[in-house]
Amino acid sequence: MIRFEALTKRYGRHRAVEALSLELAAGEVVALLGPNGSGKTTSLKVAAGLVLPTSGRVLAGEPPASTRDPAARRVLSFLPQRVSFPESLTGREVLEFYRRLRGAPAGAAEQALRAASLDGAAERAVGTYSGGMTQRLGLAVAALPDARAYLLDEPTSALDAEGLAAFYALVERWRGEGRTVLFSSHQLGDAERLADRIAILVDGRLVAALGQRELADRLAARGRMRLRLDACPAGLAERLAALAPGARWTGEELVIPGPPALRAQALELARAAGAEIRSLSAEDGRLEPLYRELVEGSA
Ligand SMILES: Nc1ncnc2c1ncn2[C@@H]1O[C@H](COP(=O)(O)OP(=O)(O)OP(=O)(O)O)[C@@H](O)[C@H]1O
Repeated sequence: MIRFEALTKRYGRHRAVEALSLELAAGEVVALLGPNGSGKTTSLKVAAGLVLPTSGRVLAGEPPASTRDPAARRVLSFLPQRVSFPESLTGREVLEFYRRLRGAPAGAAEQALRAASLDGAAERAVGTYSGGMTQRLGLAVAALPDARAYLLDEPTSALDAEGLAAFYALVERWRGEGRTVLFSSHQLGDAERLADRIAILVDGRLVAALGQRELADRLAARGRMRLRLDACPAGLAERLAALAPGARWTGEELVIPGPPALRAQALELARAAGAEIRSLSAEDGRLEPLYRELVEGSA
């Protein structure tokens, strides 16, 4: 549905994006992650046809056409990182203006207001909106067109819990309807909650693109099991460390790092050693340390 083909964007001698190749299928939700200045906004703006690439291209639609072509842009909807609207207009008036501009049907503004959970504030002047409400309005505007792909630049940065829930529900609906979503975020929770795939940019380069399966495997491998014991039988910690490097006895519990597949063997060793297991817990690794490692490992 969207294809980045060796996209490079330079500002003077500075390379904002370098040879980015990434393909998003219909109905796929991809989170674009990366530190400040890593090229997320630039990539989204080129995809939206707002910034010209230095080389390479971004294609969208069926049949695929360059997003420099207005026909291709008609299948896209873009939410900029910062939105601002005329302060004296009400939320409904802003939406009505954009509805006509995008040629969306009459009921679309109402539906978008509800989807962004903004219907209670529709008659208020936009100048009285909080930052989060303005972001919800931006999201409502982006949700207006019947687009095949939504490009959203940090859609959740100012949202509270209710706004976040509305955004998650909107993306789930789009996914269910076979629409493609590419969003940038600094909130790893958004990626964990929504993304079929995460793509990480560092200094303009794509350093990782992990699908859900691969991500789940990587996170599971970083998991750990904890066995609470009254006492650790002699030699057990060493035998466990041979099975699962890093396994250790804290004085209260055995901590056994590694993927779930290892846990049955570890339990067997503990039982064979005569350990009295008081309680057992297991957890998967978190995205945050994996993300940091991928970002730092690429430096
Ligand atoms: N119009 C511009 N002129 C010159 N340099 C620019 C311009 N726009 C972006 N850059 C530079 O390109 C690089 C990538 O910027 P970009 O805004 O794409 O990053 P980002 O990943 O979206 O960052 P953030 O997370 O802070 O929003 C940065 O070094 C930035 O300073």
